[in-house]
Amino acid sequence: MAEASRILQTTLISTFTQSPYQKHKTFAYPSSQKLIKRVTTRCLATTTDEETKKRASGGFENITWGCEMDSPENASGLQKWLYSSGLPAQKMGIEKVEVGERGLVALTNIRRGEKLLFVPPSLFITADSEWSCPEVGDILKRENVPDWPLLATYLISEASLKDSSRWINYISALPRQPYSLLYWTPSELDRYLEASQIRERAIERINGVTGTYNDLRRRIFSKYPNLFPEAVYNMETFKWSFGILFSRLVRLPSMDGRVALVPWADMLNHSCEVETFLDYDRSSQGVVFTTDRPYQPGEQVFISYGKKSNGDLLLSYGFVPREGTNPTDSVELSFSLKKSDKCYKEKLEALKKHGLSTPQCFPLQITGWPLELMAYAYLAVSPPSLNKQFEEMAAAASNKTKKKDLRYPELEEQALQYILDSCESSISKYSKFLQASGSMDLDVTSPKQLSRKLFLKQLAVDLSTSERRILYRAQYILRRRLRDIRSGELKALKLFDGFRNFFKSD
Ligand SMILES: C[S@@+](CC[C@H](N)C(=O)[O-])C[C@H]1O[C@@H](n2cnc3c(N)ncnc32)[C@H](O)[C@@H]1O
Repeated sequence: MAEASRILQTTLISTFTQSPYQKHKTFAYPSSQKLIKRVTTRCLATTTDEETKKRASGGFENITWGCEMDSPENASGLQKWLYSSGLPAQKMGIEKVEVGERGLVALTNIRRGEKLLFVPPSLFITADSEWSCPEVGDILKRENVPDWPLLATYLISEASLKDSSRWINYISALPRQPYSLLYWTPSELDRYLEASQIRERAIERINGVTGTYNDLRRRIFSKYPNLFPEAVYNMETFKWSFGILFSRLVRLPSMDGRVALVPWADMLNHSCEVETFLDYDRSSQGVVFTTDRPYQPGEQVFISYGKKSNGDLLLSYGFVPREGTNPTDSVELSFSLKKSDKCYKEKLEALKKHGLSTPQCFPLQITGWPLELMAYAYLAVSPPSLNKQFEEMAAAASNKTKKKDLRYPELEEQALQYILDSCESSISKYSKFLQASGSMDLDVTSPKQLSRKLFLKQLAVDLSTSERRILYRAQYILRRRLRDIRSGELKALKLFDGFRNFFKSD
């Protein structure tokens, strides 16, 4: 969980733009159609009459897997199955909890520094897991489908096989609708996240998932319709499986960064106040974490999903931590070059050369802003006479150079004012949204819709409040620095005038 979004950036997003299958454009069709017939009968043997009917009518949007997060039966079924499948005795049990609906709770006293879990590799789902329908897995592997789309397809394949899959108990205990932003409609994103850059990130991610699904469908699923019926492999089911991956996949540093779904371990909820991560432990040969505090029986045990901002947590996991509790919170702020800038073209070229653009986002934290942002601001406010420095400024604004701490005292005031302007314009967007949210018409037609909209609105209000808080802090620091610079200039001016008058009176 700790690194899910980064992994997606590196292994999945790239596949949307430069197709992952380019190297293997020509499909190795099975030599005989008979093979497809044989495997189809076997792989879809467990499909129910109801599903067959649904498929025939094209009504596949109703297929759902998993359960409501507050359903205790599925969780206890999972626990029983895990114990019978090699999970050693645990000091924690799955229970309903205040934070995260279901979570792992201490059953006995747990000491600080104790290793817990010990989930053996036979219970992980990885890109190498055995497929209950091996023919489906073989096709995906032959086409070199990367880990994320492969795992998303694996989950769907196993879920569709129901009792014939060894993962039935795990899948039945997964949330029916993971709480990630993948499930927000475009109008919900526009309405509730209008002030935050997370809206753009969510749109990018949704487009990424849609692109991956379309790519798989075009290159693989449409060529083997019997193995990949659209009733099972469709946009809705991919949204579900990617939602599960975003909120539960773990990167295991001690297994060369391999990604895995780790049943049981993925019942642990996140706390910004703990600093302990899941990893593979060679000595015990299982996934563990080491507690960084003691727990008493009945207390919920937490891990960290990584040093993420509230926006990142909302994006992948669908929750926002309580205000002020996330020390690694940050807000993305967008900066642009002025189109009216005489050197617009030259500056843009310098930025492009270093992989940057206009607008460009930088993260602000409660403790300050990155040196790269200051370099970008210097570039944005530089006069034409400094054109020889554009290159150096753009390089420092990217994170590709060691020399980041540029000093241009003559530009400092303008650069700080430039950052302050962007900060204040963003604050006013947040304030407008937060003010309007009190009287927002939710436009609903049923109680279920109402509770969903209220839930989303609350998440958006929490996110906007925490992001605006960081911006207020930045605004305060910027205003103070500008005041100091200006009062320093004023003092120097007064001193100069004093000298002038002194010499005059002579
Ligand atoms: C890896 S799962 C953890 C187990 C999950 N609670 C369950 O019942 O399946 C991650 C999901 O748990 C929930 N979650 C985790 N930490 C949370 C927190 N601090 N506050 C609210 N929800 C949390 C979110 O729904 C998130 O998508």
